[in-house]
Amino acid sequence: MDFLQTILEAKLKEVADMPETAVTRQEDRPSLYHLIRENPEHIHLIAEIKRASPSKGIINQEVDILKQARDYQEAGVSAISVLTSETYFNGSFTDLNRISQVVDLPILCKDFIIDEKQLIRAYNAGASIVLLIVAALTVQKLKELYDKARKLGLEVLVEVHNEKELAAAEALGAKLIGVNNRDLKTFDVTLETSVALAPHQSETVYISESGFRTAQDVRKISSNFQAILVGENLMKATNVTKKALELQVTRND
Ligand SMILES: O=C(O)c1ccccc1NCC(=O)[C@H](O)[C@H](O)COP(=O)(O)O
Repeated sequence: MDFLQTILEAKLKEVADMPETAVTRQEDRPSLYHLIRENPEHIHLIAEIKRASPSKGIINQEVDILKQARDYQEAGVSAISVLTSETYFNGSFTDLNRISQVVDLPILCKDFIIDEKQLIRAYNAGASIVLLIVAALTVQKLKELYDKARKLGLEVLVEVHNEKELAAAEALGAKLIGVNNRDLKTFDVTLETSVALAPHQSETVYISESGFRTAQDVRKISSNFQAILVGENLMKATNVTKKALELQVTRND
């Protein structure tokens, strides 16, 4: 069984045990879509809180997540991504909630979402964006969860890995589309995935995810993408602020 199937089975059990929750949160966060559209002069950075991963094991288990989130905000990142999956990533909704109390930025709940209960949990914990992975959902389920998330007032980052999934995300009318450079089966990461897809719809914000280490990497995708999502490299950086500043490449650099 491949990784996606394994984690989706785990999520099915997790969701079955998750109590139904009412929507309790009211507060608003800025829109990532508008923030990026209104500031086209540089590549935007979505900086991730990532203690561990299936491909790398422990990345930074000792991290002070609140300091890391504040450092990201001070470095001018456009959003913070929080992995909430305990399995493989050592994340949690508690992490998300604690971070939401110390930063004003848009916050992405990065999880394997298959059910509305997870959307409400993410929203109540303080997320303003949720991730929906095309490869993890049927077309019908993707649309159902997309519509429910939008009704809650959440932005949705629709994640794709290839042309077919990109077409599905665009057909859905997704405003934020992420191209993940990591193959979910092999865990191989190549920026060529983003380069080859070269997405170009004018009203859409395209975000290239995974595998960025240097400003030079960012320049490889900067003609078709408005933002990048970075985890490991920021979590391992000796100077987080410096690394975050380096990755926010100006378009004319
Ligand atoms: O990071 C993994 O090993 C991983 C494996 C399987 C599914 C998802 C995975 N990561 C989630 C992400 O999408 C990344 O955390 C995110 O794009 C940042 O990637 P990176 O900068 O390479 O840490």
